[in-house]
Amino acid sequence: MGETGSKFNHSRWFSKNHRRVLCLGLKSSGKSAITASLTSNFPRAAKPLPEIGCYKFKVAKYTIAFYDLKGDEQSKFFWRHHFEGSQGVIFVIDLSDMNSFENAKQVLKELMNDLLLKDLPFLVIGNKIDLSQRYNKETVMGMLDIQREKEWELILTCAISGEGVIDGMKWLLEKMNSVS
Ligand SMILES: Nc1nc2c(ncn2[C@@H]2O[C@H](COP(=O)(O)OP(=O)(O)OP(=O)(O)O)[C@@H](O)[C@H]2O)c(=O)[nH]1
Ligand SMILES: [Mg+2]
Repeated sequence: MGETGSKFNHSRWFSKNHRRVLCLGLKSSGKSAITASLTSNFPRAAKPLPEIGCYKFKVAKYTIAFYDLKGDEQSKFFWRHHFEGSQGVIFVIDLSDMNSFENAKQVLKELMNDLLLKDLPFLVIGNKIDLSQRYNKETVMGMLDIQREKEWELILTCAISGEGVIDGMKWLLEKMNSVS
């Protein structure tokens, strides 16, 4: 008999040093720029498959399978197909576009409550701080107004210069290690 549904045993397919991370967020928030910053800073662990948004790189002894998914309405519909087996979530918000902020907040809230993601650590990235210098961590925390028992963190980044990106990834890796 094959394994079905949520009983699928991922540990059979992924070694204990593999971590699977979802990178989600609205269109143009900077997910691919963050992915580029990470893949240029960490050694590649396999050839990327950009057509499915999958990149593999190594951080210390861990191989990260990093899913940079598109954020347009049509693509968002398929995010769920990638949820199962993931161990950490990055959610990117464009801080230079306040018109999309409430929508981003709503999408983030839904993801944090999703049955398949609700126990995972979330790294919320407030991106494009080079274009939005009036926001600091405290103000963005207040604007997000997130009540969550499970681990989450906010980090402000500029994906173009790489500021904050590695620190964020290291935080997420540490939290994934403590729950897996
Ligand atoms: N100034 C500035 N521009 C950024 C930053 N991050 C991303 N961008 C730009 O924002 C645009 C969108 O970035 P992407 O990384 O393609 O956005 P995305 O979230 O992958 O978008 P989709 O894949 O379409 O959902 C590009 O022109 C990037 O160069 C940043 O920190 N600062
Ligand atoms: Mg992209």
